[in-house]
Amino acid sequence: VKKPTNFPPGPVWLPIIGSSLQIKKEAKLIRGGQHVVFNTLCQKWNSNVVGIKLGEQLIVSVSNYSIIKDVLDNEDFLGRTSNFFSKLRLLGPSPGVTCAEGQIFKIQKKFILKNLHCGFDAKINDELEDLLMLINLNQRNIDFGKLVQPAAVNILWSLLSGHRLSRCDPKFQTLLNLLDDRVRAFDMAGGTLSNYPWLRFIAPEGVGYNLIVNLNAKLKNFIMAEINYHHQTWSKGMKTDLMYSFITCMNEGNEMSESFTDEQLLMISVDLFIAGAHSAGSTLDFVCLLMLLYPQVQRKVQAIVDKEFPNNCTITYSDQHKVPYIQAVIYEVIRFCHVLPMGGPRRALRDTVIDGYAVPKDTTVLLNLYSVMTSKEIWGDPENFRPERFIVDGNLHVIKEFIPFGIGRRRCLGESLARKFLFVFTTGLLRKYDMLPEDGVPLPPAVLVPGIVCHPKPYKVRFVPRKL
Ligand code: HEM
Repeated sequence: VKKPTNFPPGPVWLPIIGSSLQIKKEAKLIRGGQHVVFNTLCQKWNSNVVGIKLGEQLIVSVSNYSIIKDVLDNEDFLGRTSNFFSKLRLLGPSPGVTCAEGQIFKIQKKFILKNLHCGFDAKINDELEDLLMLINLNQRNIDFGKLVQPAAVNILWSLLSGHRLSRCDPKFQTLLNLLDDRVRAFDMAGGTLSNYPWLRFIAPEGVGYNLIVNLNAKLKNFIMAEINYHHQTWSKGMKTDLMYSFITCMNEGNEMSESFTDEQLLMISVDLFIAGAHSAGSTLDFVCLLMLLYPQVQRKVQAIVDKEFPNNCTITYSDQHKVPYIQAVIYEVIRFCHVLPMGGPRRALRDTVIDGYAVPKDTTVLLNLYSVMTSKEIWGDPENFRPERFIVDGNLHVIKEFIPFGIGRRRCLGESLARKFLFVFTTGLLRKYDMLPEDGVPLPPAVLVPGIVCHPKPYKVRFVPRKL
């Protein structure tokens, strides 16, 4: 199959399947996720930009900080991939924010950034208190990921709906199960449905199509019930949570309100859960694993917490400037175990160029952030977990290549929530407890298990109350 003129180098394309076989072969050989496969392809083709074809889709992956930055700064790449699979992600005609483009993207992102922050600190502290209470009841043999994921979901639910749900509430269990099952279903259907959408007619069960449609319908019903409740109880000017603020915009009737519909509110709610819950939860899961693997770092964090936050005072994110080492530990966890190693897929809005190579309109562009986080040129010893790399003269050192949340107009809109969540939970947990591995059970290495959002290999933690 002929490639477009001056398309980036990469494996040959076969009719219908494109480069799928070679990619599958590489993935099997190296047993890594997409990020490792694209790193290997870069080495094989001796190029930071590699082009492949999967089904009908042209895909270009970029693996170098300055080229990634050029792409992120370039308006040509502000689009999001639009294939069958990404449409299946939507629950109706509205794009939400993650898949929105153009004017609607600008309006919706601005709205969320302005209205999401209402009561952040209190909601994060409520969830931390809840978590500490649960740990107090059971301190042994804990699957930490399973304990913190619900905390992240509850913070998001609370920002959206104005109230948190109790972990015993069957409604909360339904929401958790729906989100988990949906992530698993999308993982399972993986690239298959986006590359070969016609497979849904032949094997709708086997490729996970029926499962996704079914889960989408349930999630829609769940969130719509809350939106309807907000409509019934709304009064003029109400802005106490994201749903009321949205309905206020909807009912105000200005030139922006066109893009404020129930379908759109439904979809931004789903976007926040999908983009936020697992990424923040899995990163905190890695914080815990790394504290077990590097007990000397854990002890240093605890010594700083004891000194700076004595007498059980509430810790908020505004205190972070007092403890640069703790910030450095969190940065280093994010660098060492970046749970979204391929960032968010982009779409070329027109025929354009990356590093001198031709990139046709509608090509999917994947940004290999993993290559940046593990670059020898940038970090010197990327293979070592070394928070000190982010400290210079006792202060937090900002490294420009550290871009875990992306940059530019499409950068992560949950960045400040994620930073606060990680800071408050890390300090709050380590103030009260020593984290220890279960006796006699070896810990796994801190490697990324691939998925829509990567997570650690299973491990168990034991919490031992500290004598303060
Ligand atoms: C440690 C946690 C997190 C990491 C590492 C992370 C990272 C990222 C990255 C790399 C992107 C893609 C940016 C791009 O396309 O250039 C992104 C987008 C996004 N993130 Fe996050 N994120 C985190 C937490 C969150 C949270 C808590 C939320 C929700 C409140 C969230 C909501 C979003 C949304 C909605 C987008 C799409 C933005 C757009 O298309 O303009 N993220 N995130």
